[in-house]
Amino acid sequence: MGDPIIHIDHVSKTFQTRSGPVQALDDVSLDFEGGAISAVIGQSGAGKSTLVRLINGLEQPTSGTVVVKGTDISRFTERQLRPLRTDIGMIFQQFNLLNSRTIYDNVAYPLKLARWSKADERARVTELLSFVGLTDRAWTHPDQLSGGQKQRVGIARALATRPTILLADESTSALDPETTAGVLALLQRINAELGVTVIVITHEMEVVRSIADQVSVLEGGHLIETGSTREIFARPKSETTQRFLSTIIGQHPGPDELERLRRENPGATLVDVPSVEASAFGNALAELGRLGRVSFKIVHGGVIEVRGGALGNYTVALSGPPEDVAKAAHQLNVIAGDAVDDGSTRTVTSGEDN
Ligand SMILES: Nc1ncnc2c1ncn2[C@@H]1O[C@H](COP(=O)(O)OP(=O)(O)OP(=O)(O)O)[C@@H](O)[C@H]1O
Repeated sequence: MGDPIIHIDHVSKTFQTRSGPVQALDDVSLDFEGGAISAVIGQSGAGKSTLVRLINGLEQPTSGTVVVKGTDISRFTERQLRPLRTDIGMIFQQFNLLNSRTIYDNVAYPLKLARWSKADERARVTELLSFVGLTDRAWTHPDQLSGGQKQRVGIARALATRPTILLADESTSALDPETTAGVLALLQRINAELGVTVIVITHEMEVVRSIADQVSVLEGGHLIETGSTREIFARPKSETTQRFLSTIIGQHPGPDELERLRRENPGATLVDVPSVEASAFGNALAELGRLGRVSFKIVHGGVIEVRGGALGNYTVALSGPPEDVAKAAHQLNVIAGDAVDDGSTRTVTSGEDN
C-alpha cells in the first residue's frame, strides 16, 4: 500500500447526550489509500457517519488524530477547514438537492460559493453534466428526475470544485438494484478516469463486493476488520463480517438444508468448503477427478465476483470407497486451508452417519 491519503489514528468520539455519554467510535485506527475505492461497512449505529464527519471536519475527535493528505485536521477551525471542504466532495443518501433550483444551478452552487467566474462556471457545469449523462436535463428541477438521476446531480455537484476525495454516505441506499448498479459504475469511472479517491459508506455487502478495493468493518464503534476486499472476503475473521458476507455469497447449509442434502445424497460424505478462490476449487476438483474411484457433486453454495477474481462457498457430496473419500475430503481441506487461516473446511456429515 502506498502512502495513505487519510490516516485515522487511535480516534475515539464520545457524544454527550441527556441520557449520558454515547461512544460513537472507540480507538479506531485506519488508513485509506490514495487513488483507491474503499468501503466502510457496518450496521446502523456502528459509527460510519461519525467517521465520515470526522474526515470532512464536521466533527472533531474526542481523542486521537485525523490526518488528511499529511495535515492533522483534528483541531482545525472552520476557517482552516475551508480548503479541505473544496477538496473533499460528499454525496448523500437523500441527495440533498435544492428543489427550487435547476439542475444547472444545483451543480453550479459550490462554484458560486468558491467565486468562480461565470465563464469558468458554465464550462465546468457543462462538462460535469455531460460526464454524468444529464446534459439534456440542465434546465429541469430535481422533482422531475428519478432517484438515480438525482444522485447523478449530487455526484456532479460533489465533483464541481475538482476534489481529490469523494465521500459517499449510503449513496445508493435509497435506490433500486438496477439504479444502484448505474451509480456504482459512475463511482468507478470517477475513480478510474479522474483519479479521485472514493470512500463509500454502506450497510450493504453487495456495494462493497462490486466496487471496493479495500473494506473496513465497524461494529458498535469498533473497527473489527480492515484489509483488501479480496482478503477479507476469502478470510473473514469476525462473525459480523461472515454475516455480511452470507448476504451475498452462497451460504453454508443450515440444519434444515443439511437434512435435505443428506436425504438427497444417501451414503455420501458432505464436505463444506468455505470462501475459497474459485480457481483453486476448480483445481481441487480436477485432483479429485484423478482419484478415479470417488464421485463428487457440488450440492450447495455459490460463487461471487470480487475485484480481482471469483470466490465461492461450496458443499461437496463425495461417494466411493471410504478410504478414497477420506483422501478426497483431506484434499478439499488442503485447498480451504490455503484459503482460510483456521483451515475450517469441515466434513459436515460422513457417509457412515447415514
Ligand atoms: N450528534 C450526535 N449526538 C449524539 N449521539 C450521536 C450523534 N451522532 C451520532 N450519535 C450516536 O453515535 C452512534 C453512532 O452513530 P453513527 O450515525 O455514526 O452510526 P452509523 O453507523 O452511521 O449509523 P446509521 O447508518 O444509522 O447512520 C449512535 O449510537 C448514534 O446514536
